[in-house]
Amino acid sequence: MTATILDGKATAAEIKDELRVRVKALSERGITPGLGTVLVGADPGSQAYVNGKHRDCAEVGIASIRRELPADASQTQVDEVLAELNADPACHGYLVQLPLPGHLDTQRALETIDPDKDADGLHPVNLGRLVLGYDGPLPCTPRGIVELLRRHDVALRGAKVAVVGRGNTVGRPLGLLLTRRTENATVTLCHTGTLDLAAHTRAADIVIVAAGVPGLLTADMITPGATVVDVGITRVIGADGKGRYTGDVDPEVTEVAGALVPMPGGVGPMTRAMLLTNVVERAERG
Ligand SMILES: Nc1nc2c(c(=O)[nH]1)N[C@@H](CN(C=O)c1ccc(C(=O)N[C@@H](CCC(=O)O)C(=O)O)cc1)CN2
Repeated sequence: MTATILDGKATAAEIKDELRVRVKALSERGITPGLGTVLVGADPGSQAYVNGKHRDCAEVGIASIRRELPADASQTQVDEVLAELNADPACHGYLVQLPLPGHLDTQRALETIDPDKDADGLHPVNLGRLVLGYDGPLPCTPRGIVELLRRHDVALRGAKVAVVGRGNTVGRPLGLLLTRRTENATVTLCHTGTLDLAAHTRAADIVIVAAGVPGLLTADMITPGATVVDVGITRVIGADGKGRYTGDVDPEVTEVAGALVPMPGGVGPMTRAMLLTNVVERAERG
């Protein structure tokens, strides 16, 4: 068996087409959605991700609001930029690009974001809303995974899902999303303390790996025909001495899985599309 590839890049492009229509409808009401980004320092990876987000904005007609601070910026300078974006009516949602330089307090920065302008959906208030089943911006990666599976007719209702990784950005909120009444999956949340990980992944119809451990999920750890989602993205140095990104799923899984969300080209583009969706939804709410 060779797994069907669930193409996140193509699906994200479809979503961007749909967003373009919604942004046009907003512009007819005199509203231009705006996404803000706060980048502290000059890390080339972070710069590239922020540039990508603003390219995405330009593609769908969302206005870009860029704030950049030097690597030695103080917490007060960061607070001032966040306060300015919280107060700016042209900014419907924004994010602080992570990681922040080590001398800054990430938790304080994230908690300073107005929860209703939290484009990443990672503010504690919004994670709390997710726990309680209230409306609010959803975390982009978990939302992107659920949306990708839905658009590719992968049934969640009644499915046994093993999520590997309990991080606050993916694993933990994903477990909450998948167990909502609208999804109704049965989730086993696995982590570094899980005994016999393979027993859990083998019992699952869908395995979602967000552990940040290259090649963690091997072919013998899944049931034939299972759907596998690779969320891992770890920078490694290859035998040629060049850096590259690798996922959490061993390439041989393709021979056993029924469907695979690959890395690259799977969850990453969907995460970016969900960021835009959170901003457009916020602008639509007024
Ligand atoms: N405030 C945030 N900071 C960070 C986030 C985030 O969601 N919010 N995530 C990462 C970086 N990131 C976005 O910021 C990001 C990482 C990877 C991708 C992506 O599309 N990856 C490609 C593969 C790698 C590549 O080609 O560069 C893929 O999966 O196809 C998008 C966004 C940390 N910081």
